[in-house]
Amino acid sequence: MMNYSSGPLHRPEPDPPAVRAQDLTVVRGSRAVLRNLGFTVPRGQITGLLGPSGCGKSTLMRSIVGTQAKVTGTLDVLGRPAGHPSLRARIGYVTQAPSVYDDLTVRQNLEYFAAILHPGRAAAGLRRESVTRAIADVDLTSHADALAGNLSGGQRSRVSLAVALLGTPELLVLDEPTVGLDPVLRRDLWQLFHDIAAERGTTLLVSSHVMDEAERCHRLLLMRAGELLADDTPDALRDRTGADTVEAAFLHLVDAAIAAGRTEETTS
Ligand SMILES: Nc1ncnc2c1ncn2[C@@H]1O[C@H](COP(=O)(O)OP(=O)(O)OP(=O)(O)O)[C@@H](O)[C@H]1O
Repeated sequence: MMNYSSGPLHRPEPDPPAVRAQDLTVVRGSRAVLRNLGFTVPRGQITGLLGPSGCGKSTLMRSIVGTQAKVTGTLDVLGRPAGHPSLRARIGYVTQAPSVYDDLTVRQNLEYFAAILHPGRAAAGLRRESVTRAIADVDLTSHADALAGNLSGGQRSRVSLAVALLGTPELLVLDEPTVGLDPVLRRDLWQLFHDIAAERGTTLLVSSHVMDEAERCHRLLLMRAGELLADDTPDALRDRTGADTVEAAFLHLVDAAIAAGRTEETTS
């Protein structure tokens, strides 16, 4: 008997990219703070979103997780329009300010959010397991019973990250997760990001304004003043610009953009 569910005409559709943006524009106040961005974020990799303070990184992240108003153009996330209710459980988002309850311990914070994700008595075992795993993931097991309010800034950001890891999201959006961390913690956190991508196939979109962190990403989106300067791998960026570091490549691209702007101005 023929099996009509397999064969060359019935190949499964490839997964859509984690993020696909086309002509993406965002207005805040009376100003377009993101202008006509077009890019894709592949799945299962770490994409770094880099650029100077105020260039629009947080606005782009907020658009992707569906919390930003006045977004126009196309913005698809995991194959759905950004902000679609079905995406809520599939995305983890960590904002710049740690969102934890200071009067609860680390474990209680995690238990609180786990109860929202996996409610009901039947899920008690799953909740316990996911809380313990998330605390271990961010290396806070020895602080599990400390009040969040008594932790350092870096430790509190790691509690926020643990909350985002609770639901094993397909896409993890992290807004400047390493700000204020010492070099050892920064290195450990980047190792954790790589483990999460490699072992779970999670896509990570990580913003930073520290250019040396760019070297740790599989791909980069380089931004400046609301525009995308490059969407490439660190190696390709260095090759293309003849620079030794991503930072030098970024500066080269900024100079080229300024020169192109001047040319347009003088020829128009
Ligand atoms: N509520 C607002 N109304 C008008 N403009 C705003 C508003 N919030 C932010 N902006 C502007 O939007 C631009 C992008 O801000 P955004 O926070 O996305 O930048 P960022 O790259 O994440 O910066 P940082 O690294 O400092 O967090 C900035 O120029 C900022 O001044």
